[in-house]
Amino acid sequence: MNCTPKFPSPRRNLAYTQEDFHFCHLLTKTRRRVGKSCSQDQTASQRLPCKMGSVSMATPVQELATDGQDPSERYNYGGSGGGALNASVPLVEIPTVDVGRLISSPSAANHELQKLSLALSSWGCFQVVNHGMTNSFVDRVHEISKQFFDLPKEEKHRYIREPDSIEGYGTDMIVAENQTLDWIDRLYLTLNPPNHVQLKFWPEKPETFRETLQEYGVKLGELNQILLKAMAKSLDLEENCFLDQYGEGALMTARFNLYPPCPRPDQIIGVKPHADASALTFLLPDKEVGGLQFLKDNEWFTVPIIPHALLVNVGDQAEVIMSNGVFKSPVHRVVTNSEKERHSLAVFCIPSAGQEIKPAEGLISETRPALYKKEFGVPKTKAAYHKDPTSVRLLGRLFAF
Ligand SMILES: O=C(O)CCC(=O)C(=O)O
Ligand SMILES: [Fe+2]
Repeated sequence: MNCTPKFPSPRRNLAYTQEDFHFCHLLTKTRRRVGKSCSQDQTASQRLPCKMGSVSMATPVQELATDGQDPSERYNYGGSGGGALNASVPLVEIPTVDVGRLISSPSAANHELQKLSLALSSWGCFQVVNHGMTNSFVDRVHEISKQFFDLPKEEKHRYIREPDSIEGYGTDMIVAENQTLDWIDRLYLTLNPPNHVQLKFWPEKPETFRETLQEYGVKLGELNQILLKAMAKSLDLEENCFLDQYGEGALMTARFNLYPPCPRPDQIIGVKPHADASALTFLLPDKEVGGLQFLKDNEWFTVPIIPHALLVNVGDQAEVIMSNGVFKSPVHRVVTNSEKERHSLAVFCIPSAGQEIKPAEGLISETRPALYKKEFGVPKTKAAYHKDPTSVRLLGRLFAF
């Protein structure tokens, strides 16, 4: 079977290349990451290549977990001031949006729009149900992730990330010598635009991997359109005003995340606190194992699992530029546990790199001027967006794509 992704061709060339995008991403991470020196306390098998300025990778966490060795100090996130990472964190119901209702009669839609508007301006995230994908299809997406990470290591290593790239199979990227590492292995792939798809990183096993991921990308593209229109309507704006900012050649990237059981969940983190740099992120969390937490009013909350639901969160592009600060791009993290591995799949939707993104007209007035300057679609640090770089609200955040 020919599984080459068949995406529509972009109508014009991108002003920025994927490499520019990656470079910007790496700079962001390099500036933001803090932690301990890599020379501390490593056994030979855990010795980590540390190449400042280029991307390097460590031994996959899955292999460390199987070896049963005590993880090196480079994974120790303890002492971050927040107490034991596995201390109890309250569960909180974040708003749930029913997409079927959102696109049905105006009265049913209005109710959902109100929920959506509240979710976007308070939590910056919401659970999406009735999203048009069957449970069995969502299960297939879960399965390809699990089946890929369950492959023998030699097979997975065929897709290993290359130096200076973020695409492929690997660990938390090493971009700074003193970086504390996340307890995570990843497979990172570009889904769109078609001329940026690097099929050599798309696993051939399991056999259903490529076609399932491709289909998932198409479905998320449709959902992204529905939600962007609804987000505009929830603010009484013209329904295409956000969608139009994506432009031709919008970027969609997928990150399969594996968090193996962790021997020190009180001190080792799955993903450090960060905000996504995308416009919107579609997360398919594990159906059984929790760990995702959101920060609200300086307190961490655990997200409950709703099997087969997607969790959508606003990224910095949608907060700082498109919505002029009305939508919130939430800080979130993933904690580990010692018993069970956890899987998730994050898909990041990012306006075309050549597209100028700016606040919707209707969100700017004399009393509420544009908070941020216009930018092109390449995601940057929040500081880079700000009109006055000295007054960044959230300096010290980490960013992820
Ligand atoms: O694994 C999760 O639930 C969240 C992952 C995440 O935040 C990310 O990949 O940006
Ligand atoms: Fe994230």
